Amino acid sequence: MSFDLVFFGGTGDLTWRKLMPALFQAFRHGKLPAGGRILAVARDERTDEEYRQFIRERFSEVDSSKRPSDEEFDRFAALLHYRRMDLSQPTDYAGLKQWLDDRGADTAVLYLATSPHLFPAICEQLGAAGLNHDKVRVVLEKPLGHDLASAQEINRVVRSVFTEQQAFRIDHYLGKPSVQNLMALRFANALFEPLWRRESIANIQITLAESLGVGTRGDFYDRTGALRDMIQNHALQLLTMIAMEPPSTNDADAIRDEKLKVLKSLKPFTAESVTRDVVRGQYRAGNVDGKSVPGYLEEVKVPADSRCETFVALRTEVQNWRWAGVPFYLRTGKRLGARDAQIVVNFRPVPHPIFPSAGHANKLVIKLQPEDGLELHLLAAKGAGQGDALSPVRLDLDFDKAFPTDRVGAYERLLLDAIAGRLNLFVRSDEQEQAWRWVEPILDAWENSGSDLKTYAAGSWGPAAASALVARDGNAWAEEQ
Ligand SMILES: NC(=O)C1=CN([C@@H]2O[C@H](COP(=O)(O)OP(=O)(O)OC[C@H]3O[C@@H](n4cnc5c(N)ncnc54)[C@H](OP(=O)(O)O)[C@@H]3O)[C@@H](O)[C@H]2O)C=CC1
Ligand SMILES: O=C1O[C@H](COP(=O)(O)O)[C@@H](O)[C@H](O)[C@H]1O
Repeated sequence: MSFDLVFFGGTGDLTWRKLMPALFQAFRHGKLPAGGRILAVARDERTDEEYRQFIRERFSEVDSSKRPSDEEFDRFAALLHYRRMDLSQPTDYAGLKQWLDDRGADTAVLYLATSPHLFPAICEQLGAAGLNHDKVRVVLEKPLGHDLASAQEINRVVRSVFTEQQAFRIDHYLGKPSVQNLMALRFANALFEPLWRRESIANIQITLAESLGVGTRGDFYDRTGALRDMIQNHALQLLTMIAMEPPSTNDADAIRDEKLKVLKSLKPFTAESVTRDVVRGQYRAGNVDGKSVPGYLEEVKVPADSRCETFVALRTEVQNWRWAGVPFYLRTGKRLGARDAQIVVNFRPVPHPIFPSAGHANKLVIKLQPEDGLELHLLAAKGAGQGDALSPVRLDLDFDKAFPTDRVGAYERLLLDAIAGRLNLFVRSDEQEQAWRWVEPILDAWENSGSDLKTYAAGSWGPAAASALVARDGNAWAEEQ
């Protein structure tokens, strides 16, 4: 199958830091279909050769195990092309169409790796140039909009030009192997499903913690904040996969229908419940990995009086038969104690304990990163005498060790799926809009009331109020248990 993959924003940070290395991995693993061309598009003038050199230099910043040798890069670089184009200029699209038509590949994947404010104009111009025929797929990078209205406007234009089957909305967390394993865990194994409900589960915690700060992206981040950057998309997508009903098939729409139902069942926020159930914070200077780091207000391109949140913790519920009354805690932040993304499913204690103060209840930890695996926490007798307390033990499954040769990174997987036309791991417009609908009352409450922005030291686990939020229900975050 021949394909053309076009990156609008071909010189941008996302393209050289994430997309090109992911494509190179697919190429190295022999997974990239033969007969492909990769075209980068941006506004400055460059030759193909200059662009290849640009990517070669950027690859030196990639993790060493993922860096190509010179010989590998030369073979990969033969696929790379560059074209100058101003995406805001309608006249620039005819040349692109010609470039694609001259070859007539089986599939053209057009990846919008640019600022979302350009998306409507790009889609309209693609339509006007006839670049919306059935061999074309469009990939839309997050964030899709800034709020519900802007997301709806982008989706309106996308739908007026492309069918839903042609629109691939990226949430790169869905491409992480551990997230796909979550689907397998729940729907390919009979073991957990009978327990996956309010009768057996006490609470669920989703933590997406980063030790990095905002780096050089301070201006983007300050317009965005943690709620829009991580909760509206990644954290809510994980929540839907944990809470959804079993889909009737593995088809994209069967899965997305179930995820949408979860989003619609989330307890809506009011101004009052935002004050009670949402904590926002901003990091101050502190220590991360033994190094002192500046506070958010000292970061490059961040206004000195910014009230942008770099941390959010919230409590919600999925209001349906399966989950009624079970707290779902979501938490994300920059400059936290570790880079650690995980979902913790805390089970209820046994109804009638016969062992002396066994203490811990069972817990399943779905580890997304840095490791990718599962931990099942159990209690065992350890050969102790009768009357002795039991010991906590854990079954530890490391997917990198279990499948050493088959691991595929998130962007690699999603790019290959977009080329192959598989939509399962992409987000449908109604899901995305429902997620915005749910977070908007939080944004409104913050704007209207200017409610408390707490601070936390870089390298900590966020403001104390986040621990109090969970402690109110008699629970604790995983690292406090
Ligand atoms: N960087 C990341 O890790 C992530 C980024 N994203 C999202 O991806 C998008 C891109 O981010 P990022 O790569 O960081 O941004 P950059 O600012 O680094 O890159 C933007 C790219 O778009 C090009 N561009 C801008 N305007 C035009 C235009 N009118 N015509 C043609 N090309 C244009 C720029 O090239 P030039 O100016 O030379 O024309 C450049 O190649 C953003 O929406 C971001 O939020 C999402 C997840 C992660
Ligand atoms: O989408 C985003 O994700 C990254 C975190 O991704 P990860 O795969 O490294 O966990 C985050 O740093 C960035 O701010 C956000 O836009």
